[in-house]
Amino acid sequence: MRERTQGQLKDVLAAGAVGTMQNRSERDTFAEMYATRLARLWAVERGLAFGRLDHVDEGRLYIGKLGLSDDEQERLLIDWRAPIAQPFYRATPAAPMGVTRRRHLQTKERVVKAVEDDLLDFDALTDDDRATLNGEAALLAALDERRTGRMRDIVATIQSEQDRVIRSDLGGVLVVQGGPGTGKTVVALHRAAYLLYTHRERLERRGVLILGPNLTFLRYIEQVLPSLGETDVLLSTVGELYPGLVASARERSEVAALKGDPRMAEVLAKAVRDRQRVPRKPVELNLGRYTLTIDRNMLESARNKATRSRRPHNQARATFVRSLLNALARQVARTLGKGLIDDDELADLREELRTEPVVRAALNRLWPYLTPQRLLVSLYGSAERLDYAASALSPRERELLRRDGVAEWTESDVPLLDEAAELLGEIDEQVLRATAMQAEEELAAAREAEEHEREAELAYAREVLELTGLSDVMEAERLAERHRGDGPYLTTAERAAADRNWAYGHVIVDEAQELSPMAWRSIMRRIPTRSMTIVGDIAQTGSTAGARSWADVLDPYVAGRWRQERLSVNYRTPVELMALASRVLATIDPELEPPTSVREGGAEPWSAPLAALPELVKAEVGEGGKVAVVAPDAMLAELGEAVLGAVDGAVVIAPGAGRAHGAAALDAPVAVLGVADAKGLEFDSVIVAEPDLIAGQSPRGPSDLYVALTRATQRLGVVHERPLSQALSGLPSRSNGPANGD
Ligand SMILES: Nc1ncnc2c1ncn2[C@@H]1O[C@H](COP(=O)(O)OP(=O)(O)OP(=O)(O)O)[C@@H](O)[C@H]1O
Repeated sequence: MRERTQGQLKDVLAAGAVGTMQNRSERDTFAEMYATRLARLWAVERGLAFGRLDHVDEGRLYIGKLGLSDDEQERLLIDWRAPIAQPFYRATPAAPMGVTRRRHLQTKERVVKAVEDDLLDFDALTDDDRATLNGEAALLAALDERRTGRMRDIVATIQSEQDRVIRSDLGGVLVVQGGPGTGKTVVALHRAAYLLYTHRERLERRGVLILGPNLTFLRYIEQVLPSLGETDVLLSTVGELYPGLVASARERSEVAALKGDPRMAEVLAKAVRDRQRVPRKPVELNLGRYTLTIDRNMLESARNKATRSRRPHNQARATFVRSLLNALARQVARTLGKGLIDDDELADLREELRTEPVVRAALNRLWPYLTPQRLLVSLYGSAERLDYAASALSPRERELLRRDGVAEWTESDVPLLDEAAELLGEIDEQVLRATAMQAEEELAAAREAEEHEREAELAYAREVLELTGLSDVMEAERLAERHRGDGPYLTTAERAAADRNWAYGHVIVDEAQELSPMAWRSIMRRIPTRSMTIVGDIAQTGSTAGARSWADVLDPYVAGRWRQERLSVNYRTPVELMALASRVLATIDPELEPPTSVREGGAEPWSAPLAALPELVKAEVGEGGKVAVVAPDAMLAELGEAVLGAVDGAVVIAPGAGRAHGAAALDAPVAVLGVADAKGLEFDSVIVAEPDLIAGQSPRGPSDLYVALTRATQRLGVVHERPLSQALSGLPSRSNGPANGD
């Protein structure tokens, strides 16, 4: 099939770019279709076929990563997402769903390494069948595998409770609540693949967005969907949601919490109104031949008309300008002794005034074009502006927002930029261009005439240039070119990523407990149909602005109209490690129930002095697999250095690291990282440094510690100098060498 598809692709491309527009666009569509098919056929290599169902009615069915038929339309392989494959995941001896036997095939490359059978209907089996049964646990084999630093698909071993989540209906909001290691992330990714298969046309057109907590995490999961043959899904963090920006910097938790507070929506709305405020004194415009006056009445009337248009600030500006220019034109007519003038004359005068630099500068002061970036920079940068816009916040809170200049945008700024973009509206591209050209001329003229106190004009011209100098405009231009068909093909995911107003077909939010109310507002804007999968664990909320309950998060948007599934089995952490983590969970809330681990027989967790860390890391690396040191933020640099000195190839993830850096950390034998970056990841062996400092580093610290303690698949230890809290006391001590003689 690969060869055939490759041939078809070659033929289409060889036809060349000739003919009418329509011919060309057909050719492109075919080329795209063959290229996608080819990519899919290559992507499913690992574990192509992994199951067999002996079905009472359908006979023998092979289940695989995609569906295949031979030339006679004989089914060879059934896509795992097809309804007929469902018993592979759901059938039980109590409800066999027409299946007598389910067989798991474990393969390495193209060799079958093991088969394992689940007997579902003993009576229906022949003697021969009974003799060939073999009951190895494919699941346990998969769970025991060493970690590679990248998440893998679990298509061969999806469990029944997970399958229910994966195949849940497309519509509405589905919340998947589950403790650490219950497969929330991996299930969410399989759900994306399932939904794309089942609702291909709709979702390919609108796209699927998956939001993760940080760039390292996205790197960790990015292989899963391609390995299932699905490539056109957009993976993003909230920090990347605003086109043209990648904000990964973090800030102090109290500032982040405030910026995520829903009261910020009103602060921004007021910050915009502040820029439409009528000055107390009349504005004099010296036009040489005569002087015009903009008085309060004129301004208020123009402003009211603009506000009544109910359009966003930048678009309402046209109404404001027109109304003010009309009033000025009438004033000119009066000044020239003309009395009443007709509409044509009014229009002429208006257009004449519009080109006057003095008038333009005044208009811009009274109702400036604003970009979201500009609005925020000027708000953070001025105590006066904050006093006005943030009057509902306390003086201390206003002080938290104060910042001179913005060196880089943080994750918590992004929802605010998005909110501001909503309030401000787009600036028409043509207007921007025209204004930029004029501004350039004016800047030149103003520079020459600087001595004539034309500061206002100069400032205006600078502002406009700054405004139009934004790369977004270029982006838009490039995008438009591609749409015209003379650029390379743009996938749905790429188009969606570049368009702030894109409405997705489905949105999946992972580690959803971390998001602030302001972040939820941004996300909800992108999914007006509310077709969403929200995945998380309230007990793991580390962010101060994060969720305390799913109802708090969702009721403002879909009160009473969301459904919840729970995942209760922990596939990551062995019983011995989970017992320790559960003691910490009880300190967060004794009511919270830890998930049940499927594996036992792991090493007992241990404790050791902090000073032994470098030696212990070395010993753990010797044991094999991926090792992580999870440290309090304040000690990251210091402990990172100690570990770097001890082990070759160790990597320290600084908070807010970019995607490339995250990848390096995942590939390294040892990663030293803070809890925020360890979210959602897993390692064979984890050493948690100064657990009590982690628990004390923020109001949600105990949840952070719980997260840190549940990252290991095999081995766990803590190193400390400070005394351990009750929950962690009594751990056997380990000085050096392998744990427990393991
Ligand atoms: N059915 C399964 N078959 C094989 N492996 C599985 C299965 N379910 C989960 N796993 C594995 O268990 C581990 C934990 O899964 P995952 O990271 O999705 O959990 P999570 O609920 O998102 O955890 P956390 O809340 O801690 O981030 C992963 O290695 C995943 O591949």
